[in-house]
This record gives sequence, C-alpha cells and structure tokens, in this order.
Amino acid sequence: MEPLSHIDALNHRFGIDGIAQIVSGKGGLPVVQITSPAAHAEVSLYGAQVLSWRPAGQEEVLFLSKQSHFESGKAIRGGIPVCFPWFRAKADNPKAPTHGFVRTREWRLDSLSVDDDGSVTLVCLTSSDDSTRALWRHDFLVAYRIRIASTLRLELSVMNRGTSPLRFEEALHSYFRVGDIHQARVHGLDAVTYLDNTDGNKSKRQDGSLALAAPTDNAYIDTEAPAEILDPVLHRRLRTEKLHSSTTIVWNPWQQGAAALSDLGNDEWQHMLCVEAGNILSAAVSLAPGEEHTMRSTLSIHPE
Ligand SMILES: O=P(O)(O)OC[C@H]1O[C@H](O)[C@H](O)[C@@H](O)[C@@H]1O
Repeated sequence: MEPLSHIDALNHRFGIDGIAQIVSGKGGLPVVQITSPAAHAEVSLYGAQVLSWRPAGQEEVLFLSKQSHFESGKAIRGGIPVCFPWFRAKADNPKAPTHGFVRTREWRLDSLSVDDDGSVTLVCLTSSDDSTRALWRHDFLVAYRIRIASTLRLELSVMNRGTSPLRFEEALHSYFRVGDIHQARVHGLDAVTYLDNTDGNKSKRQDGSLALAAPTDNAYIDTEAPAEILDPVLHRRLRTEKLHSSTTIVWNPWQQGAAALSDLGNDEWQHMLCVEAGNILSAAVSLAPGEEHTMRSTLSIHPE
C-alpha cells in the first residue's frame, strides 16, 4: 500500500466529516478548512495562521493580500500571523526574521474537535529545536488554541521548558478587512499612551478615537480594555477583547509604506487595518522554568 501523503495523513487522523478537512492550500501549504453552521474559517498550519473567518450571515472579517507569498521561509501577508518570541526586528540581531520564527514554520496539529455548542476548536503546537535555538537559545512549547464560532477566540500559551528564565514578546497580528481606511475609526484607546514607531518610538497620548491619515505604527501601552473598529462602509463594528495582553498595536503602512512591500497590492492598504493584541517592548513576558503564560484575544462582529 502507498504511504499516505502528508495532507492525507492529517485528514485521516483529524478530519471531521462535513465540518473540518485538511486541504493543500496555495503553495501546497496545509490548510484546515472549517465549515460549521456558525462560521467558515481557514487556518494555515504554516504559521498556525488564521487566514479566513466568516461568521454565518457575515462577510469575511480578515484581510488577506492577493499578492501574498505562500512559500516556505516567507511570511503570509494577512489573516492573523503569530509573532513570537520577538516583535519587529530582533533587538540584538537585525538579520533574524522580523516578528520571530513561528510564523514561517509549519506547526503540528494536535487536536481538532467539535464542542457541545457546535464550535470547532483546533490546537496547534510548536516547540524549540536546533533551528530555533540557533536564533534564540531557550527551550519552549507554544500551544495555540483556536475556537471557531460566531466569535473567534484565540489563546496563545507559552511554556518555559528550559532550566533558565526566559523573556519574550508576542502578538496576534490581526489584519482586519475594512471598507475604506480613511473612514474607519478605532474606539477604546482614548487617553492611552502610545509609542509611535513612525516617529522614533516617541511617547504620545491618544485623544479620542483614532482616525488614520498617514503611516501608523503605534504601540498602545498598559491597555487591557477592548478596542472596536467602526466601519461605516461595511456597516459593521468589530470588537476585540483580550486577556493578559497589555499592548495593542495599530498598524497601516499607508500608500508610501505599502509601495515598499512586494506582497501587498497597490491599493490594498486602503482595505486593511491591523489592531493587534500583544505584549511587546517593556511589556515583554518573563517566565521562570516550568512557568506558562496565556494571552487571549476574542473577536466578534456587530452590525451598525
Ligand atoms: O512586514 P511585517 O514584518 O509583516 O511587519 C508589518 C508590521 O507589523 C507590525 O504591525 C509592526 O508594528 C510594524 O512595525 C511592521 O511594519
């Protein structure tokens, strides 16, 4: 008998008839496709990256670039990349991959199940090996629990499996689809201090809701509160709630930044907005040997 292909073997072990199957996605990367009465979703095992989430009766919530690479060694532009164990460039090694190494490696699918309430949960794992130790010397296990329903709940758990303390940054780098970036507003950050990465990380204070009008790369600090994107064009409000995340990053490269990104189409920046749950910069997380930290982000969509 012929050995099963990687995708067939995953399906054989984890597929759920009529609800979840593993398919060969773009570039041959394995993708878990979920179709339940509550939502449709796609999760790439490469990066454990949610690429699509469409609650029943709603339009697609996430932005995915039409020009994205789908290729081993390159990041997928869009959906919800997982950034770990550093965010942006690695402070002591500018040659290391930006946002860490877990978004450019295939994760292991650990379980796929339907819960009593009809929601579908998958758990993906990744852990230290020689290739990660070459970039970051620590021993770790990351478990990512993705619960797909009319809300999308993401829980990223990091465990220190080594014998010395470790310190890491993390983010769930959500790319949201918006009708028109010029008309979208972010609520929930009023009076919050942020570090403006387009201006040497100068400390500034948000006054009222955020309307973007230029390249924006802000790290809002000490913010555990929910944020909402109001989208008058798509007539919806996207709410992001979080737990054990004290940084909210808001990013849009604007026209000039987008022009420098080969994996983003010319006008696509007008239809995306990143509002990310994270712990970065001085909010990096420290774990003693054996300790574990879980950050949660819950997304929901509401008509306006
Ligand atoms: O191009 P990438 O490596 O995916 O990063 C895209 C962006 O991600 C985050 O939002 C950072 O705050 C930005 O500084 C960065 O430019």
